Amino acid sequence: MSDSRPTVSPAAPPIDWTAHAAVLFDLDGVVTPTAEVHMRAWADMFNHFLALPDAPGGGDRSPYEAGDYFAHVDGKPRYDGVRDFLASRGIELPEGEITDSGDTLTVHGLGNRKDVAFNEVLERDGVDAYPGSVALLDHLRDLGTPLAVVSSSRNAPAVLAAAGLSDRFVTVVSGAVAEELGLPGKPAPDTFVHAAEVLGAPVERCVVLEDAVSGVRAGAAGHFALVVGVDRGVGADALTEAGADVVVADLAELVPGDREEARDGA
Ligand SMILES: O=P(O)(O)OC[C@H]1O[C@@H](O)[C@H](O)[C@@H](O)[C@@H]1O
Repeated sequence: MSDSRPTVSPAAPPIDWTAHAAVLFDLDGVVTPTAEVHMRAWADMFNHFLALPDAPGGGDRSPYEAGDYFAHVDGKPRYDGVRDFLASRGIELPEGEITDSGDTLTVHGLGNRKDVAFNEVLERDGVDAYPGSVALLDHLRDLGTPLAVVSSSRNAPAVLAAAGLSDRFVTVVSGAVAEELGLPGKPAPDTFVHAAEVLGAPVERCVVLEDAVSGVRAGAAGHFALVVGVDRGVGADALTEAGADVVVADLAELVPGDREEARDGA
């Protein structure tokens, strides 16, 4: 994907990473550009469903838009995203079974249809991490800071492997891990708190990096040292209102060397 150096804003606030015990990364939209793949897969699936003649459930069947993703789906576990979007339209569908096929008009069936679409793109296109995120991962590796991925996605391990970054993280708290442990998903803070425990770091010494309103809310609710909002389209105001202490457009803004080089080049 990218060729060039990451975008750097010398105006971004400096973070003294040595002052923090651990860093907890959301994945889609923070480390990898896969939030866009999720977004497109959700839009295709919901618009297919909303346009079906005689579909059950009633409610408002007008087309699904990007605003619906950010407001109801972004950052949440798969079936919570389906439920919350349907509820926003007043559409009622049965839960169904986790094994429902994508042609079954249930909460699980719709979620599974979207998952098939997501994995088709993942297999076809692969994943290249954001260069600015890799730069920050490199910096933190040099410092020896323990890192975790905390993602609502059940596909998190596959996305990390596709990006060649599995070995950078001590632990990956994915949607599947959260379910196994009975942890509520974002915006609840529990998955982030669990990751901090695994890393042996008190929450007040951990940094959370998130691009979704639901994820920033989770970080704010967990009383972490710092919640960094990464604005990939949600908007800086929405991230700040959700509880972000600082908002950046790219993680390169948080890498000391890149900040200096950006200033030198200015
Ligand atoms: O369906 P999956 O892969 O388990 O992902 C669940 C959610 O994971 C989050 O990381 C994404 O921001 C959401 O867009 C996605 O819906």
